[in-house]
Amino acid sequence: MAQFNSIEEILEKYIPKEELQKVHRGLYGFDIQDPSHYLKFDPKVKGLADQLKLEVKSFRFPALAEELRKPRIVRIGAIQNSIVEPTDAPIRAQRDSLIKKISSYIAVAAECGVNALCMQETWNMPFAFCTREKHPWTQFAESAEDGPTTQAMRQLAARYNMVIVSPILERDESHGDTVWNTAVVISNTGKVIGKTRKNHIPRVGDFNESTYYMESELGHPVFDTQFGRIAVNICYGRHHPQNWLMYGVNGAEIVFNPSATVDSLSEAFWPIEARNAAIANNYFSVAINRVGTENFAHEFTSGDGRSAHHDFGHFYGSSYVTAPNGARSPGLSRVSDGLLVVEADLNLCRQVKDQWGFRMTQRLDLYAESLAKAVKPDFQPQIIAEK
Ligand SMILES: NC(=O)NCCC(=O)O
Repeated sequence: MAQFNSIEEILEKYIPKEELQKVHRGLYGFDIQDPSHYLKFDPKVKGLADQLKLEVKSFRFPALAEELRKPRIVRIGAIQNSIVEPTDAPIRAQRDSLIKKISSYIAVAAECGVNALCMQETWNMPFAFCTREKHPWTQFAESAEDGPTTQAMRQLAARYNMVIVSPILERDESHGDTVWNTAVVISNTGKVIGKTRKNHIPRVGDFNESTYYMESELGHPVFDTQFGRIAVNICYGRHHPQNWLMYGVNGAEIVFNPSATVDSLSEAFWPIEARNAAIANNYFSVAINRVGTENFAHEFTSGDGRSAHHDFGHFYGSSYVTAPNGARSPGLSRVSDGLLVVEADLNLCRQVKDQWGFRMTQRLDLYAESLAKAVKPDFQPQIIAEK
């Protein structure tokens, strides 16, 4: 199928203006053409973005003014990107070209006033796990604490006073050189606050990631930053509501979902899962997907009868943010690099909790008890048949 830029663009092209407002309200929870939902940036931003061929989109989620709490306004940034060098270029050239490109995007994010930013899953390398080859891809794995990517991101975080969440392939030298799929959370002071790892590893399509790394043993950490309590649900973890739930239980206000997923597999789920998580758990969710098509020198098979091929399919971008009340921003492009900047008042999390009472009515005790029974070897599903 020929690629198209975005669903928003198609809707705008074919739906009459007066009907479009209704469609947008139904789909996004807002009239997304209302100019009050967009941020005004210095004209410098457009110049920089044009130069870099970077799509920059913004959105603003309003919240109520409270009498006893000051607004907690933060600007959340999401970057989606294609690779720079071909996948058979030297590893260092591939990685460093991506660090250079993303550093220039982070400079634009800084101009847009972004306070907390996240990139896509394993942003500094091609998504090579489809190949099942260890060599050369595991060479991209690096220390989460002081590898070259983390060092570069630490400098930028301090320079721009920005929390940066950097999802990478981690090499854990202290534990037998183990490889992990990790997100490093870097404070706006430039210090590494900590790291979190992918909890659920896909075994679907060409996502052969279980060949490379295991499920996280770090639980569901939430990082208390100057710009809100942040958690990271890495890619395939978004299919597991209990994963999203636990970040909420631990107090997250913003949950990033750095991803790499292709149109033939998951595009129908994409607008639903992170959005639903924001609604169910009363936090902001930030879904970020890789963009572009990546080709690999050695062909690989998918175990589905198709002949061997050299690419994974199209990573369809479409990154977006959902507010705790279910309203969502328009998405970034399906085909080009982009930066989404969303202004949010974190007070909205509590306001929606109070309005809907989802946390209060959650019945965690009921599910803790039921699940404790369900994981026992002698468990029998509670099915009642007609007698
Ligand atoms: N990277 C990753 O976990 N992808 C799995 C496919 C999907 O979740 O859509």
